[in-house]
Amino acid sequence: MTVTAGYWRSLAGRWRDWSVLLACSALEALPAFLSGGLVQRAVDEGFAAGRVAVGFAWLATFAAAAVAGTVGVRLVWQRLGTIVEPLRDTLVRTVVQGVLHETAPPRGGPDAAGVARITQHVEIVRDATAGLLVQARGLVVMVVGALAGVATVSGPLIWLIGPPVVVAVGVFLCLLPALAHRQRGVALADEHTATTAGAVLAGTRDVVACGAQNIADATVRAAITAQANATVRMSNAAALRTAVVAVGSFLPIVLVLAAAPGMNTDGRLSAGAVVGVLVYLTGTLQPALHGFAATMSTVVLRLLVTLNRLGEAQPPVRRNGGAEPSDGTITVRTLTHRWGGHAEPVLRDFELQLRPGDHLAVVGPSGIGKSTLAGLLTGTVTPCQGEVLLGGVPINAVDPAHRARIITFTPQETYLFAGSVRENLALLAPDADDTHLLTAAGAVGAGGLVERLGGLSGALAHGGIGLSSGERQLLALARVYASPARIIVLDEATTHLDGAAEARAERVFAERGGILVIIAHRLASARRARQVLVMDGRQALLGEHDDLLVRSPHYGELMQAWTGMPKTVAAKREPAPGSLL
Ligand SMILES: Nc1ncnc2c1ncn2[C@@H]1O[C@H](COP(=O)(O)OP(=O)(O)OP(=O)(O)O)[C@@H](O)[C@H]1O
Repeated sequence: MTVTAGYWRSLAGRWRDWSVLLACSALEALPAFLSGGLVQRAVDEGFAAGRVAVGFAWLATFAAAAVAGTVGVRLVWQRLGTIVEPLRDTLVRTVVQGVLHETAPPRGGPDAAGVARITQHVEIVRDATAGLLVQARGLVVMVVGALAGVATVSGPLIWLIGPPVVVAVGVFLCLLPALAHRQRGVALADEHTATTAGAVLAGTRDVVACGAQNIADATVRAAITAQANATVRMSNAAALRTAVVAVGSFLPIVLVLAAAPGMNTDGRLSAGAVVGVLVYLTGTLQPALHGFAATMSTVVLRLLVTLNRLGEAQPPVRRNGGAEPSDGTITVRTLTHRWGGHAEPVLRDFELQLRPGDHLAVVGPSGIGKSTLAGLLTGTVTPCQGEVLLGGVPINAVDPAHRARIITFTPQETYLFAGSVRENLALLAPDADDTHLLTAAGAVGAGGLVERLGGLSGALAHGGIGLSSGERQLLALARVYASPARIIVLDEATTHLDGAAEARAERVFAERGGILVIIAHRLASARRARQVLVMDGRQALLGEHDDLLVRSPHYGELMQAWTGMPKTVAAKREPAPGSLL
């Protein structure tokens, strides 16, 4: 059930309460209906006729009607709770059920800010509905009561009062869409500021680590400026609304005062009737019109905009969620990628399939496209043509937060921030306990280093200053090992380790399960891998080490250059077009 449907269903289901509310409203409207008529009698039959006691008697009747009206108001407020409170319960149930049933828990815990925002929206809807029931309903009964009262005092005056009121209300209603648009702009700007400021606050450590203070400052500043502009636009629209309502509510008074002397001369309009009509106009109609304008442009607009926003917030997973991969395989189909329209493709008609348990080393000269391939496999680079599927679905269609739990990509440059060793190691596994983190550190060969740093509570400086490049890489590897990711791409992430340390790290990652892709800077990595992808700019060739020595002249040359061993490749043999699966 959508939020809007739940809203209307909850309101419609309480017809018994509505009937009682209508009866209470009639009592509330009694003073509005009687006011002018009773004042007319007090003047014409009492004070103007020299019968002061009669005049006061009519005014006392008016007072009694006013008291009856307040009883009506009291009863209305009592009925309100029976309609509005179940409404809130229904809305909360609808929204929370939608969120719980359809949202996977986001990385880093529940979206507390989002939940708080939804709760706030529901409160606004409840308050706005209550306000609407009090004001709009009261307004309608007041206007109907006052106009009926005017008709009892002087029928013809309806023709002086009705048209300006109708025109003002009509113009005002025509302005409403623009008002709603601006109100929505204010609500969106409001949320944008909260989201932006919240994200910057939550990411302060990363902002400082990356030296992005100026960018963060400019981002929040831009959001605040946009919010201020939206508020000013809303205020301008509200000012126009006030002008329209002022004309509509004052014009009838002016017309009645202008017409009264002539009607009085004809003997059709007594002094008491004029005073009575003015009581209707100033005591009931004018405040009712102002109330109408205020209600429509604040309460109703707020209600519509908030209901709309609530509908968008439920369920959040539909907007942000994306597709669900069926398994942990990566499939690359007819992929071509070039950086720039006229540039030579880095990859052309490339095909690849990786299944859990696969261990792939990617080799090739510098600048050939190995990191680009890593970006394409992890979904951080979108291919120009072809597709990369994760568990059968396009990798970019997978919710980024979910994707980040499945795939971990580590570049050559290590990211370490000022904080404890624990915080740094748990970056990709926020829920991991100390044992898990220490096991991960030990597995990749960083156990001794962590011990030297003072254990998991030891402090790390920003950027890992004070550690060697190799030590920084060991901590980065421990962080990746501790993560829940089943697909790991290491892009020259072991360049600063010695050969033995690199071999150990690669071995434990291969034994960890899932898919391991190593962008290799030493060809020893290729010898350890189950499969090797050789990139030479023209085509990418996939195979096992021994097989490639025979089939790929380029791979043979790379190996020869690295080991100095004799070239075993049959140079005349042409490799098959494209790459192999
Ligand atoms: N974001 C980018 N925008 C434009 N061109 C890029 C971008 N990233 C890479 N390239 C270009 O694509 C080509 C392949 O670069 P890539 O970094 O993938 O190669 P590589 O094999 O990983 O190199 P290395 O071994 O030196 O890291 C290079 O010519 C590079 O200049």
